[in-house]
Amino acid sequence: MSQKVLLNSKEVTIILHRLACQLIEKHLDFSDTILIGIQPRGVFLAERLKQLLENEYKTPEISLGYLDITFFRDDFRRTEKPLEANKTQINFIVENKKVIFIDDVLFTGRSIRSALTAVQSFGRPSEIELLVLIDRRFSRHLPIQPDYRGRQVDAINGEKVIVSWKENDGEDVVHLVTN
Ligand SMILES: O=P(O)(O)OC[C@H]1O[C@H](OP(=O)(O)OP(=O)(O)O)[C@H](O)[C@@H]1O
Ligand SMILES: O=c1cc[nH]c(=O)[nH]1
Repeated sequence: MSQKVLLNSKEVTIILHRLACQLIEKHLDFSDTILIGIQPRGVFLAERLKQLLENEYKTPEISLGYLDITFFRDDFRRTEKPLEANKTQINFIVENKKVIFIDDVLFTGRSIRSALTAVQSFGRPSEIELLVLIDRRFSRHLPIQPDYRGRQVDAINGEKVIVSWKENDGEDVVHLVTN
């Protein structure tokens, strides 16, 4: 196995600031907007962006929820080992709100397809956008694209992009791992 650094900590920080500014450009004071981190790894990115927006860019407090998609995946019945769900926590009204899904990597698009189904239980948002740190190009199985992306990456089958976060993994870094 070999691994190459795609983004180091400084680059991740710069990208997070850019994404925060792009969100402000569109959503201004976030009064009608809520962030939803896709469990498990989208939550780290969503929490970072919320902190950055509120602490550095002085937005009002932004609503943030977590959405688990485990049992909404189209392949969940194919898995042999028992599945473990993560927490879904959406403590506010989604009806007529602008929702921004946040995830670390966009690959086939199947996770986001599942999230689109899962969020329906919480109401009908006025719109849903997608923000990802890494957009793997030429890999989609579904017509799903990000509205905000940190970095577009070309990776081939057999390679995997791994996003690590300081609070969970000790360092902010994005690797391309080859088996
Ligand atoms: O566009 P897709 O093909 O759905 O891939 C994107 C998903 O892949 C990763 O999760 P993964 O499926 O590896 O699950 P995990 O984070 O629970 O390990 C990542 O965190 C995204 O949610
Ligand atoms: O490269 C990939 C593909 C899917 N999910 C990831 O986290 N990385």
